[in-house]
Amino acid sequence: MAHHNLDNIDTSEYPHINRGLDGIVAFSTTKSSIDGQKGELIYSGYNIDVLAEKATFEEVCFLLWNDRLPNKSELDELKNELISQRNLPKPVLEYIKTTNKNAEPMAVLRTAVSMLSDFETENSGDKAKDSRKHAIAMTAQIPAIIAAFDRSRKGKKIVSPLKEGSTAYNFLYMLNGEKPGDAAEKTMDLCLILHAEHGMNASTFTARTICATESDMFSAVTGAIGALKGPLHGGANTAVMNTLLELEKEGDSADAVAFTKKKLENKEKIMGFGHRVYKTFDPRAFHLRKMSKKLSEETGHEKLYEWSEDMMKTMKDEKDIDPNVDFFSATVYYSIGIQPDLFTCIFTMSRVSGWSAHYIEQSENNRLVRPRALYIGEKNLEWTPVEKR
Ligand SMILES: CC(=O)SCCNC(=O)CCNC(=O)[C@H](O)C(C)(C)COP(=O)(O)OP(=O)(O)OC[C@H]1O[C@@H](n2cnc3c(N)ncnc32)[C@H](O)[C@@H]1OP(=O)(O)O
Ligand SMILES: O=C([O-])CC(=O)C(=O)O
Repeated sequence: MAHHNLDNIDTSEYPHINRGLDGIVAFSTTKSSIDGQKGELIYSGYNIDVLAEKATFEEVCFLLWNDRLPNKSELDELKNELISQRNLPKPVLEYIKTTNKNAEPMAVLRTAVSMLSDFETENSGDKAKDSRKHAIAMTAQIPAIIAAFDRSRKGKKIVSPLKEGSTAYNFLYMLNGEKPGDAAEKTMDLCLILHAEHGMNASTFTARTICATESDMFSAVTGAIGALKGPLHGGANTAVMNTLLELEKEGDSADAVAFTKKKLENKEKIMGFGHRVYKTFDPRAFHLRKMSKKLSEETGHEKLYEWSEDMMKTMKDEKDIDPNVDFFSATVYYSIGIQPDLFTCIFTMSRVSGWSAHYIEQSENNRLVRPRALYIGEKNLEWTPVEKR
């Protein structure tokens, strides 16, 4: 709903007008809990700090899809299934190779994920079983799409997926054409864990809304990718990096405090700050900040980290607004050599686990999602023939 003056409009028919559905509960879930005052995030019972320290991304996928941790043989089975699903169908690879090299990676990812459904036609008829199969297929193939497009647009040979290794390890291998070290794999894996699930954010809401029409999981994930792409949501990580690179262009005279204040004076939003639910530090940003500091020092990007800290302090002093997950993830990805326009794709690689978990949950207890819009236009106008308008 646009910001209209409602003084002369009869709203009696609409008892629950709420711009942006702020605070509205539309679903129940066992997937995650967010305490926006405390800055607490829990995935299916486990605090994000515990998962960040102890889990792997594959364990988090199992947790979100089953509401419990896997035992050793269940985890091995899931890892093997993910490995077996990594190869892309030929027409999807052909599309990636032949599409416009200047296309936005998120747009290519959205189209390619949509195409994947054409090759998943052998359904068992058992919705739960098929949903699990589709969740695994997308989680395995999204990294392959991202890596293939990035290499193809740079004129490099597309690298076939490995028949071993974690999602994080295989993605870095397919992207860079060489096997990553332990530290790089761990960094990527931790990023995947931290981005996997986050309640009724805009993209997950989109996925559940699509699911609620009894449409398929590929449609739900395709729609969710479209929602995540926007700069007010997942697209903010790319926007954060562009802001830092804008600052870098100022050379030795760069002053992140003055830069931030000027943007605020001009009523510009500072990307990577603010959140609908968190009114304190995003718990995921604690981990990403630590990683950003370490990696920036190791890779000679100290200045980017220092500027990030300056921006953070300025936002706190001027607006009392804290960073969200997208702020420090930008410098983490940049420091491990990932190009800024791929950042939101990396987010997608992880969040597909949460979207598919919510799809499964919604299909188990479904009701169509259908809110109302307040009509603020005119009614019963006289019809004027076209030649008289
Ligand atoms: C993975 C994720 O999706 S995390 C979010 C990623 N998005 C971003 O980082 C983009 C920047 N942030 C924002 O645009 C917002 O904070 C959002 C979209 C995340 C949340 O939006 P809302 O819940 O609607 O908050 P809203 O826009 O009402 O903000 C409240 C106030 O804080 C201000 N504010 C919020 N975020 C920012 C920001 N990043 N920079 C400057 N001011 C901000 C708003 O201007 C508003 O001020 P006002 O009351 O004086 O008008
Ligand atoms: O919860 C939100 O609105 C946005 C967010 O942080 C996420 O999706 O991870």
